[in-house]
Amino acid sequence: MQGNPSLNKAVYLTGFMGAGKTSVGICLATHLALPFVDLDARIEAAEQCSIASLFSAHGEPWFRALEVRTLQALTTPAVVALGGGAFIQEPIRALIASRGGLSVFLDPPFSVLYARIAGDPNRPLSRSRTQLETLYQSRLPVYRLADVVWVPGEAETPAVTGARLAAVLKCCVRGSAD
Ligand SMILES: Nc1ncnc2c1ncn2[C@@H]1O[C@H](COP(=O)(O)OP(=O)(O)O)[C@@H](O)[C@H]1O
Ligand SMILES: O=C(O)C1=C[C@@H](OP(=O)(O)O)[C@@H](O)[C@H](O)C1
Ligand SMILES: [Mg+2]
Repeated sequence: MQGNPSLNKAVYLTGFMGAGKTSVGICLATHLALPFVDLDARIEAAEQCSIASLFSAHGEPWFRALEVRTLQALTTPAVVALGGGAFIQEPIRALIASRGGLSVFLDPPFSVLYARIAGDPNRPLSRSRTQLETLYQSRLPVYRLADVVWVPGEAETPAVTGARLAAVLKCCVRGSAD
């Protein structure tokens, strides 16, 4: 099948912390010829404050409401790397669906996620392995509501994951540009 040069829809990457939403998203956007937006980075720039500091200053419910407002304000089609908890919120899933966006769940195994995020002070929800695995398991059924579930190959770089995912999306997504 001939690949299309681009998609005519926004792509929203979801998945747990460390799944590669940010690093794969940058590469994916290049291949899809779309701008890249990282929702956390957008929030940090607007608030002039780190995500970790926003969590400690205002609490998680405040941050979740800000995620919704920030995504609502983002109207240009793009590859959007969501934060790991954003897609768990029903209003965010509804917003993506109402825009005809394509949600993609990046789904490496928990052991890989944990190795990437363990001890990272920039992720305020980083706690013990047991606590993180409990949170991961509780979110899995919601991540699986995404339109596409993508399991990156073992030992793949973000660039390779982004290129492979882009090729499949360009070929297989209905509504792609000709
Ligand atoms: N194949 C891969 N895919 C995604 N991330 C990878 C991969 N290999 C190594 N990494 C590293 O794992 C981390 C993933 O973090 P990030 O992209 O910030 O994930 P997320 O935004 O989902 O939390 C980065 O440091 C990245 O360089
Ligand atoms: O899983 C979560 O609830 C969070 C994930 C983080 O994003 P990443 O998934 O990009 O680390 C960030 O939005 C915030 O720390 C909360
Ligand atoms: Mg990220």
